[in-house]
Amino acid sequence: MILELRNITKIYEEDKGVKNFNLTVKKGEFVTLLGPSGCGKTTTLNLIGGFLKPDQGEILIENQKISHLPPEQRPVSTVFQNYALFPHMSVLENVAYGIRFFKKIKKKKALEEGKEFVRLVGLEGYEHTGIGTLSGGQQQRVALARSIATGAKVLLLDEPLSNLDVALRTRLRRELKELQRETGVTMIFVTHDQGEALSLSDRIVVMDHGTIVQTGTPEEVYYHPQSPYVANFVGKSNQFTDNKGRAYFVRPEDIRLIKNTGGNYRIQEMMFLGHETEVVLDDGNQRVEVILSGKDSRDYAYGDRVDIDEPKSEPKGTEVFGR
Ligand SMILES: Nc1ncnc2c1ncn2[C@@H]1O[C@H](COP(=O)(O)OP(=O)(O)OP(=O)(O)O)[C@@H](O)[C@H]1O
Repeated sequence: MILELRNITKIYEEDKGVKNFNLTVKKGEFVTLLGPSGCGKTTTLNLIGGFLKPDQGEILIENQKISHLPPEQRPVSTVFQNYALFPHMSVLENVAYGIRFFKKIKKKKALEEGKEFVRLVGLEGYEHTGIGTLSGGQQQRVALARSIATGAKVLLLDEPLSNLDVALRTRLRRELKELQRETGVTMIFVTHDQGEALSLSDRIVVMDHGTIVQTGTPEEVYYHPQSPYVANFVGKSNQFTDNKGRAYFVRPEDIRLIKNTGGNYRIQEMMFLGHETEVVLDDGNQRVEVILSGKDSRDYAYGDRVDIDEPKSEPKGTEVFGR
């Protein structure tokens, strides 16, 4: 186990903060803390990074307690949202700076050691390039190289993609995943974006009001949410009631439409997105969200009357999904 958080609590005023947080992270794992604004993601990262002290609990790295250590003595490194690179320095100088700062060695030696990390992130040949001329993806690589070069065993990433436009964000997301696979470095990533969490993570920790509400692989969290909160925060879902009065949830993409001029539902909205179409139905009592493939959606139009076919698997407990 590379990182362990044992029953960590940090409460600010008005009972806000993080409560009884337990998490173990394996070496090389990509773990995402996912939740809405204010649920305690940044607080958790700051506790691991040493910028905050827990009221109670222990943080361990490779079985060593680190809660008493200041940030610079912890084998973790934070990658900031804007990467915090030095614009007047070259790629290699930026990476070497991290090494010098943490290992307290001479500049020449740090520059020599830095080359290996520049290579590691696939920027060989860019050693002497200025930061300003690099693409967003390359800058992300430099920031990660600088963090890894410090000898950090765990990288902490606080919404590093959140200030970017959609296209760049998607590209950098892919790059980050690739880089993590190549380097095998352990990452704790914070986001409120479920798409980011689902696509990047080995494991997702879903948070609400300072507590963990579910931990699992992206597939587990998506297909087996353990509460309506998770069902609605990670992806969308429709709530139905079975004939025994129990609630169950079905994902919009698991519902099929059946054309029927006397059908119970009317199509109230259709939003064509190319590869898929988001459809909203209404039967006078309830809105139901459905996702059709772009192809299937050609058979339907705004105002059509339809019935729905949703998976009627046997409900277990109170919440059940169609798969
Ligand atoms: N220094 C502080 N003093 C008092 N309350 C704080 C402090 N820092 C955070 N909080 C509160 O603690 C809760 C958790 O904050 P935190 O920043 O960890 O959440 P978050 O999930 O990272 O949110 P965001 O995505 O908006 O950054 C919030 O309700 C916040 O208002």
